[in-house]
Amino acid sequence: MAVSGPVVLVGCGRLGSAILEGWLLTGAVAPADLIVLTPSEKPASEAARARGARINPEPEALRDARAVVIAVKPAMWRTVMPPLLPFLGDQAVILSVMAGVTAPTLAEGLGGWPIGRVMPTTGVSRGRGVASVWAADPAARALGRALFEPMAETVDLPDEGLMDAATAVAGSGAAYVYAFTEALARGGQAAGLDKQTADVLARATLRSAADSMGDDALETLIARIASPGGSTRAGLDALDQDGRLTTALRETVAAAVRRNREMG
Ligand SMILES: NC(=O)C1=CN([C@@H]2O[C@H](COP(=O)(O)OP(=O)(O)OC[C@H]3O[C@@H](n4cnc5c(N)ncnc54)[C@H](OP(=O)(O)O)[C@@H]3O)[C@@H](O)[C@H]2O)C=CC1
Ligand SMILES: O=C(O)[C@@H]1CCC=N1
Repeated sequence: MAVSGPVVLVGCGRLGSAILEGWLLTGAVAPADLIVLTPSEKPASEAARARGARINPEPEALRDARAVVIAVKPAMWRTVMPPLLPFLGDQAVILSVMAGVTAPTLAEGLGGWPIGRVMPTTGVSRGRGVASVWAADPAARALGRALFEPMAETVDLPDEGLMDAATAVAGSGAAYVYAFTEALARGGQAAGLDKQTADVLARATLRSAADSMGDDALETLIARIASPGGSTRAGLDALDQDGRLTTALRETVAAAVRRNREMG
């Protein structure tokens, strides 16, 4: 069921556009309830306008807003949000999808509205994203879930401190998977494949692996492919020789967590 009442999206960049496309695709928000604030028109905002959304209306239109989703860069919210606040009513909930910026920091800059945080992936644009949700206020948490569940596999975080880790794993994770795909292709090239063939094989393999993943244990999935004493086992042993894959990913996530904290 669509969230009732106007929903304001502040920022229509890479993630904001993906969120808007996801809402239009899934009907999580009725187009007539969508208000988008964006300095420049984007394909997603034009598509939303064509379906009945209001793009950059007069600020009085924010008066009945049920939710305000902040999707600007972490360095921008302190200048973007204050001019909007005098127009928000008491019923509004503020949801931030910004990496790193904590709820206490937002509350200090924004005042008394309930605040929630959601960390989505851009896969929401096709209704197949991932989203981590946290809010101290139960109504803000419920609204965060209602807005993102239709287009994302959604997890509730028990405390805000985990948001940086969730961001490092899920918000950033697709980029790591793409980096892995690139490295797999270069491995194929080093073994004799031409670049184009190696790229096609690596990409298609990642797509196929994602499609086949389901909910089985990851060890089970690996065991289905890696016959004892076979070539996959030999490859896996090299991949995690002396725990280097495990170490690399632990350090990858830790570095992203650190950066999220710095940005907040
Ligand atoms: N990209 C991703 O995969 C993810 C991003 N995030 C978070 O999402 C947020 C946005 O990131 P991303 O979409 O990548 O960044 P982008 O730079 O693509 O988008 C930011 C948008 O903010 C807009 N903006 C600037 N000033 C205003 C204003 N006054 N009013 C309304 N909008 C404004 C810009 O508009 P214009 O284009 O017209 O200049 C721009 O499109 C960040 O805080 C990031 O941490 C979280 C998870 C995943
Ligand atoms: O890289 C970033 O800062 C954001 C956070 C998660 C994905 N993109």
